Amino acid sequence: MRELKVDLGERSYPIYIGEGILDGLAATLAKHGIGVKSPLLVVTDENVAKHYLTKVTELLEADGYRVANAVVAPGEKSKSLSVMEEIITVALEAGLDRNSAVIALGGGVVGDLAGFVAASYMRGVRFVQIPTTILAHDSSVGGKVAVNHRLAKNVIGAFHQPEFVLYDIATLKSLPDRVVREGLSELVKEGFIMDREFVEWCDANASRLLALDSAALEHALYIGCGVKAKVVSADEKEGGLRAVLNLGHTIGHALEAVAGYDELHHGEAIAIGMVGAALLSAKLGNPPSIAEETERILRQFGLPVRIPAHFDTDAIMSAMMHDKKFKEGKMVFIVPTAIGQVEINPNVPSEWVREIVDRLKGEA
Ligand SMILES: O=C(O)C(=O)C[C@@H](O)[C@H](O)[C@H](O)COP(=O)(O)O
Ligand SMILES: [Zn+2]
Repeated sequence: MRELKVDLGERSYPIYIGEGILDGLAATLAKHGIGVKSPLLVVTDENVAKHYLTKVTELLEADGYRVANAVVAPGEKSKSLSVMEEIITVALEAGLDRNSAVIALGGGVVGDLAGFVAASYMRGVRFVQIPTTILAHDSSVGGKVAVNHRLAKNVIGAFHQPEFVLYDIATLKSLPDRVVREGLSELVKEGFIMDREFVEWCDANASRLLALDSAALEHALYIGCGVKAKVVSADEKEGGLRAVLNLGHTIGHALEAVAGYDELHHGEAIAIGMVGAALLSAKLGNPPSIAEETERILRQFGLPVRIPAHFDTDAIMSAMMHDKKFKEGKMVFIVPTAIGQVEINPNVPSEWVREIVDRLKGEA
């Protein structure tokens, strides 16, 4: 098992990464001071529940924990205030108190939703992240928890850090191909932001990653979570540096909102957004090879790199204005300046962005 640390003083927490480590969940909870006296709530989705809910419940009950569960529909649409309210009803009926903990067992949707339930329930209870997708390496670390609004993504939320993140590589082995690919999009994103060597490693090991080779996954998640931990430790609440993690998200979030959180998965929207950011970089005078290289690598992982032609440009532009990255009437973009290096550009003219969106819709 490998271990990383998110360094936030008294609120620091570990990320455990390894194969088969879910078996030690009860012991890990106890080690982190989460005892058996107050009930736990496991939040998961229907897909993950089929594979792991019984196992997790039995593991915990065997050690004396009382466990309630809330199983939501898979997909981004579950990140809503109405689903959140239903989960809070389950928590109240199960008698969760201020010493209880919420366990997020699933991908990014479950982590964000369960985390926001934990941040809000009785003004905040502890929670634990058990990511079961590759994409969730990103959402499970850093404490950004939220639900969506019809008009914009993640706009109802909080910063609420987990007690620990337990990443069992074994849970990734049954992931559908599309979910694997979208996860690799955010994983290589960590490299595009600040680790050229990792981008090169991902490029050279793409087939091992797509085949879910354990050693390759463990290495990649260790490096990816390491980038995340480093950035969050330096800037927990996104006062500055943390914004770099939003590479590809300015266009990506708008695409998800326009698609009604349905047609494009998060990692797919981010892949298209990263190509958009790289095209913008070329317009700002950086070498066009950055965009070519970004696109080549993302295509290698079977990711979309163009906006579906039926997406309306006006709708995409208007969704961008509702995003958190639209500040004081200006668009903030994370722009690559080389592979493995980005800068925060707080002043991108919206006409340029429109031009890039049209270009992304135009070419095959
Ligand atoms: O953790 C962060 O910070 C990120 O930006 C990571 C993103 O990949 C993630 O999708 C995040 O939820 C987006 O943050 P938001 O503040 O733009 O909603
Ligand atoms: Zn993301």
